[in-house]
Amino acid sequence: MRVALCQMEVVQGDRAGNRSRAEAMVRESAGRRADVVVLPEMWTCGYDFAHLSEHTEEIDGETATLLGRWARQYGIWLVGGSFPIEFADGVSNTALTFAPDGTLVNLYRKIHLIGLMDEDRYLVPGETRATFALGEAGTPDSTRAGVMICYDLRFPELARAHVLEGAEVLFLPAQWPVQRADHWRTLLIARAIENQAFVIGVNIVGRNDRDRFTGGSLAVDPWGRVVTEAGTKPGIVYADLDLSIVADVRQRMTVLKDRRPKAYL
Ligand SMILES: NC(=O)CCC(=O)C(=O)O
Repeated sequence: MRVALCQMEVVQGDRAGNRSRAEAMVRESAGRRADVVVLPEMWTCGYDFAHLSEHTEEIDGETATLLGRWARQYGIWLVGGSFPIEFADGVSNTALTFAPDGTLVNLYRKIHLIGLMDEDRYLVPGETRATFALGEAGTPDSTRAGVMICYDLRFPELARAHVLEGAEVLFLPAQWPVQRADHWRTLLIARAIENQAFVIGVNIVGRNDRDRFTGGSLAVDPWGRVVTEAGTKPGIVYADLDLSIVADVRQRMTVLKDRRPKAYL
């Protein structure tokens, strides 16, 4: 499975520019035969909370429609990063994933909001998560996957919940600032090792009023080895995942089986 990590430049508030940068990356990824294309967190507008209402969309709005169309047009799985979507209880930082026929297969509202970046002042958190099948369910090449968003990475319970539901690949769109870049890399590798899963973190490049972002998108295998790592500039890096490694690692070291949840939950 070839995964394209689209480390795009996100310019705060520049919806048209961000959209054309995302589209160019999706097109290029498909041209390079990616099966799965991953966009970063809040890629439509950045953390432009001062103008949040201008950037907030309906669940079937412009960006959702566009993502579904790109998935269908290019025949790719599209983990469409995240953007602000309005729900009955408020606006959430929301990630949508589409199958190659353009069907929406997963909707995830970011559960953990980062106060350090004011998310909790403007957004409402999600309360649920679910895994989904990458590939047709029931076929031998079907793989379960889960999506988390940025700050969620600091909460190992969420990744573990996905994995206990069968996830072998975890996707993490992000806008993770440079001053905590060492946490980013360490935590992505830790989540991969402890869950014996592939972890794909896709960050942005750019800046906003407060923070600077320097990429470092990373794909890690279930043994904690780096499969691919982006530098500090915008660009796409590709990770060719050998999914059979997941079962091998889990069989060789039976971490998931050896859990003693009654002792610590
Ligand atoms: N956008 C985010 O959730 C940033 C998370 C972050 O910077 C951190 O956890 O540190």
